[in-house]
Amino acid sequence: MINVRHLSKHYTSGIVNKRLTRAVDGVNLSVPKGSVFGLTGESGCGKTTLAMLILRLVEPTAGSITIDGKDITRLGKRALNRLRPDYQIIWQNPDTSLSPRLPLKDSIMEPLRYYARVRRKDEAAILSRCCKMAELPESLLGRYPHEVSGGENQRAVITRLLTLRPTLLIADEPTSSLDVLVQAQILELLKRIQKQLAFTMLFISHDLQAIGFMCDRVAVMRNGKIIESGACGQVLSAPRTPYCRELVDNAFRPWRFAS
Ligand SMILES: Nc1ncnc2c1ncn2[C@@H]1O[C@H](COP(=O)(O)OP(=O)(O)OP(=O)(O)O)[C@@H](O)[C@H]1O
Repeated sequence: MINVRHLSKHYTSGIVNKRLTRAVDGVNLSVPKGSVFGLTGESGCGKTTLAMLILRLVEPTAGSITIDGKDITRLGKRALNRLRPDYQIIWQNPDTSLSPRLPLKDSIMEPLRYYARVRRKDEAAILSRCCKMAELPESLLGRYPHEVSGGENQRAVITRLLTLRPTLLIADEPTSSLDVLVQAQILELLKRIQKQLAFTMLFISHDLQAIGFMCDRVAVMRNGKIIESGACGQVLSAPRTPYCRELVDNAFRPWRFAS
């Protein structure tokens, strides 16, 4: 579904001493339709920039991105806007994804109304169905984000994207702001709805255990480049590069406590 070719994003910062950051540097990537593709690597390696490039939330310095056969780097604003509801993203922190001034229900319904995808009289049934899928109790819909837990806010974010029935979901560290128990519940939820609706998912995480649980394939980034990719089981059980071996060793090494 996604085909990324020679994609780069370079940032220049500083006024006197200009510094070039190659956030994404010549990346090639293919994500099959309906699969869950993991993207991992240490902080600052370029994962979020790659996600933002794929959704064209930032403009590339070079390269092309094709989604479902459309080169989205060449689309005009209007054509891109028509596709926006199909390509959704979940960010790390649900608190910043929801308006603090709106009850959950209004935040959830906003994109559906904006894109006018359904008739007004069908909205309540859609809301109810999506709440059920995301396991968000409807009794919370009148509350504001600060009146519910982080996990419930993330469920509201998931309910909102479900109303649009996306064909592509990018989940950028969707559980890293949540406590461990809630993390597991949200991962299980994402896995279940992905299976049910069969959308393509790009799952970004530092957590290799989460990657192992969620993904069919995985790519490891370092300094803006993909240094290893393949079937998730193969990369996590027999990484080829010394860098990936170290990442895997650290991720699965049991904690040792001082006696
Ligand atoms: N707008 C920007 N201007 C300048 N540099 C940027 C900008 N956005 C990101 N960068 C730099 O690009 C590099 C990649 O950043 P990015 O956020 O994509 O990394 P990441 O792998 O997602 O990190 P994390 O896991 O911590 O979220 C970093 O060195 C970052 O400082």
